[in-house]
Amino acid sequence: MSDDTTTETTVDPVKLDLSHVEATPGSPKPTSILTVDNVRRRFGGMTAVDVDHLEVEAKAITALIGPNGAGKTTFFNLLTGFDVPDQGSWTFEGHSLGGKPAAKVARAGMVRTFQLTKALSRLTVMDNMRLAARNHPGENMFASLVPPLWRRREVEVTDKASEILERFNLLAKADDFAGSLSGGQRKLLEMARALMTDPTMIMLDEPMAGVNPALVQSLLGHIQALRDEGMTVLFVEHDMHAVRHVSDWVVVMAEGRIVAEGPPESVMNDQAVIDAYLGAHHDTDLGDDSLLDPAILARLEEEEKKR
Ligand SMILES: Nc1ncnc2c1ncn2[C@@H]1O[C@H](COP(=O)(O)OP(=O)(O)OP(=O)(O)O)[C@@H](O)[C@H]1O
Repeated sequence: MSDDTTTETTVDPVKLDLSHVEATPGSPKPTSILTVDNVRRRFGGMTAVDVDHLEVEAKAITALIGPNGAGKTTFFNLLTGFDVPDQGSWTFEGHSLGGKPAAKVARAGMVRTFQLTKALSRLTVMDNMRLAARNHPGENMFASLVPPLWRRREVEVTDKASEILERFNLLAKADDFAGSLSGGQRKLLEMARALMTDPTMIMLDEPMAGVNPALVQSLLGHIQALRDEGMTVLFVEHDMHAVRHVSDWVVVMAEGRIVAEGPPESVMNDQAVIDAYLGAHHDTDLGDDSLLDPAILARLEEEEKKR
């Protein structure tokens, strides 16, 4: 047997050591790449996001968790320019991005993934990648008007897309419709699309949702590889196993506020976190890797009986 045989192995994650960072909501980070202040978003009479202060450590994997309706997606939308806050400011790499439109945020290097829409599902995998390159800082008006320049640019984009697709084991699917991909492959494509714009920070919206458990390990490996290459990762996730396995730091939201922060091992046992999930337990899939110990589960059952 040749020694270049590749086998799928489960590698224990190497975490960044953030144990010296204070585990309290809004705690200062040694190298904050994203700093958020006083961000509020109300819908009618309801405050969906109410974040006093948050710092996200550069070149680390930060998970944003919280029960359904905690405000995670709204917060993501605000930070990436897809929604506008009632108040608040934030800086990314020292530049103010508060209230800036999505394209500008992406050009600054903060890029979020998107679930494949119906329209994107009808395009091929390669066309999805090409489309994602549109926001690239290299895309300028002048080049797009001069045929030799745009032809050269097109070759560059295709080469880059092929390279990224290969990395995510999707190159063989380049000409397939994106809609024909499996749940896990779609998630890989979402990540691959985001990489077309060379982000400094990648924001993943539920990267494990709908992914076959067999592919979860591989997806986690890709997320870790991005961090290891120096990218900052912020992701929203409900899968507690994935959060525990891959994150260097966990931020917990409940009712729009940040209620806890810390390394995954300790934050999962934080009373504020357990209470936050208990408050909304009816929708929370806690799975085998539950946040809850038997005593809390018993309490939950009691609550359920009283309903
Ligand atoms: N466009 C909107 N109009 C009115 N209410 C909204 C809107 N978007 C979000 N909300 C409300 O804001 C609150 C926060 O929602 P959000 O989707 O941000 O929570 P979440 O933490 O991402 O939840 P989930 O984990 O279920 O996705 C919810 O009560 C939601 O109903």
